Amino acid sequence: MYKVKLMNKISSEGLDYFNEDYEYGETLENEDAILLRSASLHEYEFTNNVKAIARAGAGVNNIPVEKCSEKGIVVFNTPGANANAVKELVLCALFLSSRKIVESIEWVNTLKDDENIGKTAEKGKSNFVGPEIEGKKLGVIGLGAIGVLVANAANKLGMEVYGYDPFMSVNSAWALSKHVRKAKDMDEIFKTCDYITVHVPSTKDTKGMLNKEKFALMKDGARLLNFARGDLVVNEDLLEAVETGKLSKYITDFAAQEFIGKDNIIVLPHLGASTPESEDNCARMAVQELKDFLENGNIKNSVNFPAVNQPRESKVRLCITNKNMPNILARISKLFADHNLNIENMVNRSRGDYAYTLIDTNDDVRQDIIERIEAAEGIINVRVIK
Ligand SMILES: NC(=O)C1=CN([C@@H]2O[C@H](COP(=O)(O)OP(=O)(O)OC[C@H]3O[C@@H](n4cnc5c(N)ncnc54)[C@H](O)[C@@H]3O)[C@@H](O)[C@H]2O)C=CC1
Ligand SMILES: O=C(O)C(=O)COP(=O)(O)O
Repeated sequence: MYKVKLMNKISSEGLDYFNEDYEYGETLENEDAILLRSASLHEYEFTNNVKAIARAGAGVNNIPVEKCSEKGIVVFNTPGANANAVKELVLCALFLSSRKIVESIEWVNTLKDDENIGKTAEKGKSNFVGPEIEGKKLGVIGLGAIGVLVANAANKLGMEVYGYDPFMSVNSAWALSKHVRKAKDMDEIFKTCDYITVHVPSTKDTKGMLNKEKFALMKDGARLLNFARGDLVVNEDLLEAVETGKLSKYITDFAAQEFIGKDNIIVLPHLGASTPESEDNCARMAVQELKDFLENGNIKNSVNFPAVNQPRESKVRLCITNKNMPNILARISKLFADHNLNIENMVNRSRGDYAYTLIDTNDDVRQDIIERIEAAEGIINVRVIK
């Protein structure tokens, strides 16, 4: 029986994949795996029984990934599963940033007792004029699952789109419209574009990347959308840029006290992925990743361990997380040979400082041999699946 601890509400479309071999819930203890959305695990005490974490979503900045790697905990996310939901909200935000839609709605609501509301509305509408997006320049920083969809859709809406992503994947490159222009660096986006939208993860390199110096490069009255993470922006600098009119609008999916009630700042409550379609997609993908890992040791869409998939053809499978260092495989193979155990299949892949090994055998591997493998230098943990 596998125990899966839920730390957020997860769509039943995914949870339904858990069969009678699984128990899941928010209160269970000594879990084998954790399934969550945005709940923070930074203060969480992981027991030695935790083998995997699945983030039903994209961003993993709520998870102490390095600490998990050190403990041999495989962290998964669900690439692209909520990208369309975010794209649609970003398109909405493009219009909200351009036309004074929110402000005008708020104003009309103040006319509740106005007997000549029709006339007053007509008279007041000139206060809410805003430009069309067609023909304007949009800069997309980060061309991953979301950025590509946003860039392509904005292009179809008649915008002149510039993209910047020095680490773009081959899949993203294939998916990106040929009409999207390649900015030579991020500053070109800041200097050139009327609208800027960021779609990068929050990492030590991207935190605070939208700051005073960058705002100074922007066109007067530029519009900035942030549906990626709040900490990409230095809030104090942002407030100054909005107050001076450098930015004519900031729309963000990440609430901060200092933004509340400020003119020309629109804050949404992290709604990007909150559609039934996206919640279902993420849950299905996350649960399938967890199940294949727990039941077969296969890894797909991990952010800290390599992708490994080996069909199950033997009685016993050893799943080994280890440091990426020389001689580990040789030592494991020798232990097998010394005990007359035959390896049927073996796969080893590395990723940065860590590696993952699957060893299949039809022989019974005694507990003392497992313990000797576990004790070897560089081995983090060993799991036996029968
Ligand atoms: N508002 C919401 O509800 C949601 C927010 N997000 C946020 O959006 C981010 C992006 O999501 P996806 O597009 O699905 O992820 P993704 O991993 O497909 O794309 C991220 C892209 O950013 C690029 N990148 C990384 N560092 C960069 C840098 N310094 N400069 C330029 N590009 C850089 C990567 O090369 C990659 O192509 C997530 O990490 C998450 O923080 C994601 C989903 C929902
Ligand atoms: O997938 C992401 O990175 C998100 O930000 C979505 O977060 P959520 O699952 O809606 O709490």
